[in-house]
Amino acid sequence: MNSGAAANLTDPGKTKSVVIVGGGTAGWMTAAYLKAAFGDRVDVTVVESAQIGAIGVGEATFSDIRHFFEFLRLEESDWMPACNATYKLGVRFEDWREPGHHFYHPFEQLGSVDGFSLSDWWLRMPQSSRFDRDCFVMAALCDAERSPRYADGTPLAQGVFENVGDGQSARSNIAEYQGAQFPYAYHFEAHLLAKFLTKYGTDRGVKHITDNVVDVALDHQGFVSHVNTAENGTLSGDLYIDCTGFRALLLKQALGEPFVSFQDTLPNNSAVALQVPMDMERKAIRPCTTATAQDAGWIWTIPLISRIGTGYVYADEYLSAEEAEKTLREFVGPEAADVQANHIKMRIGRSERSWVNNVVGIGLASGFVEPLESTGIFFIHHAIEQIVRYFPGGRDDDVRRDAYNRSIEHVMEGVREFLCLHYVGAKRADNRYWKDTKTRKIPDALAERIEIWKHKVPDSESVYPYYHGLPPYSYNCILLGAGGIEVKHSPALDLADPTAAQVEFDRIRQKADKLVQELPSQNEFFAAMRANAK
Ligand SMILES: Cc1cc2nc3c(=O)[nH]c(=O)nc-3n(C[C@H](O)[C@H](O)[C@H](O)COP(=O)(O)OP(=O)(O)OC[C@H]3O[C@@H](n4cnc5c(N)ncnc54)[C@H](O)[C@@H]3O)c2cc1C
Ligand SMILES: N[C@H](Cc1c[nH]c2cc(Cl)ccc12)C(=O)O
Repeated sequence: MNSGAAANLTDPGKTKSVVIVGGGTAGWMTAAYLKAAFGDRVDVTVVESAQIGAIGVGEATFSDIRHFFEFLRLEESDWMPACNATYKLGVRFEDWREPGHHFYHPFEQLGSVDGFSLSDWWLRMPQSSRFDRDCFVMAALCDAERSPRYADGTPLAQGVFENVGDGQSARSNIAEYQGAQFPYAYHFEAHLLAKFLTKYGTDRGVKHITDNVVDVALDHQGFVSHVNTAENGTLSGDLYIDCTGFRALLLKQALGEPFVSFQDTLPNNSAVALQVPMDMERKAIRPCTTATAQDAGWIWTIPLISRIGTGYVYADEYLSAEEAEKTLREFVGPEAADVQANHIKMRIGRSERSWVNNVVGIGLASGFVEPLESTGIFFIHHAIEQIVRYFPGGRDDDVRRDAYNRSIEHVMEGVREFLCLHYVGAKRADNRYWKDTKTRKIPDALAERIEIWKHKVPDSESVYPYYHGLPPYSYNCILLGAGGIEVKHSPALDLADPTAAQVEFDRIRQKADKLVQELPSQNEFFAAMRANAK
């Protein structure tokens, strides 16, 4: 245990001590990363409650998560089997435009021809009614349920894999990475990742205490001096990381930092989740997260090894918890009959500042938006990279604190805009919930951007201007996939020669056809992995 309140951050030669309160995905990702970054030069303690459970519903990620594992020098074969992980090539949106329609937000950069985005060309000369199929190879791979790796483990070539770490070379991170779009992300069980990282962290010296923090003590400057546990006395450190989930025990409860609610623009504030056992030898493991629109929100379907993570995200203003659970059970079918439902109230928005005095909130304690684009673990990963970058030197760290807080605010506000686009941009308007999505307040800047996008598809000049994880092509996918906002092509394209664009559309179709033939299904891929492991 790390006791004594000595603040040694200004003393360069000394070990810095970090107390992480909360041992969910955020707590253990942070602990593991700090050890990978600073080794024995930082003293890390994680205290987690045995009584207060962590969130774990079967999560989907951004492709950027590979930088996290690379930083920890972990290969897929080290962690994927332990976390029931599968591959994700994108998000499949079902019924957002109209019943029976689907489109993808894939991990694939949108091409350009003669200086115009392929989406602009597509508006001028659509090859079919499917923007995603015409412009991205990945859409066909998702429809055909292909794996991003060949049966022998070779990855789908995208010109980016050569940058994947060899285990020794310099490690990359999200903000620095400027390469091509990585072609896949993962689905996994976040609580299993936390468990995996518990071993990773404790093997590298993280102190692990299972106990409840019952009190947070502040000094005369409003800095945390120590926390009291029920059975292990006091814990103190130079820096406290609040990973206590929606409770935000340190940041909100002890320091009273205000919360900026996003509820006015993103009303979905509840979820009911099921973990459904599934014989994946008989059921296809779709290589994408599915978000199926419902009467008062949407249902996620996340295929894992031997189970499906599913849940209904809804606004309690429109639907009761009982109705949501009933709809979800009907949606899943008899496999869910014996599975207990997990009802979750979600705090949607962000802490006004995530770093206050010597407390940094990471994970749900800092902020959260509904999981429509799988941003929760991305927020954690981004925050961890930023806290390492702006790691405090002492108490007079206002410049670093402000820079950190700005970057967290930008990520959350940018993602808020992106999510709002899904609702205001969905053609669906068949009941009160979906009608309200067309008249509800959206951020002013987004409203202005949408006016621009009606005449010029989103590009780096017209999307949210600060780093928030999402590239301009992602906005094109939602705008042209969800179909509720009419977008016109650039008039210049009526004058331009379309030959090169046609060649590009043909190339995409041919490449998609070839890969669908060559690549195994996810089921075949994981069966081969299992056979090789024996
Ligand atoms: C419905 C839903 C769906 C989601 N889907 C996705 C997704 O698809 N993709 C994605 O990236 N993210 C998703 N997320 C978010 C993701 O699950 C979380 O970001 C992630 O699990 C991190 O949670 P956390 O560690 O911040 O908090 P929690 O998991 O809530 O952990 C809190 C920890 O704090 C501890 N604790 C609390 N109080 C005390 C105390 N007094 N003393 C000691 N310990 C304490 C608890 O024991 C626990 O260990 C989803 C979240 C929800 C709610
Ligand atoms: N940083 C990006 C964000 C991104 C790019 N394409 C997608 C698709 C989906 Cl479904 C989620 C996020 C992104 C990354 O993860 O590579």
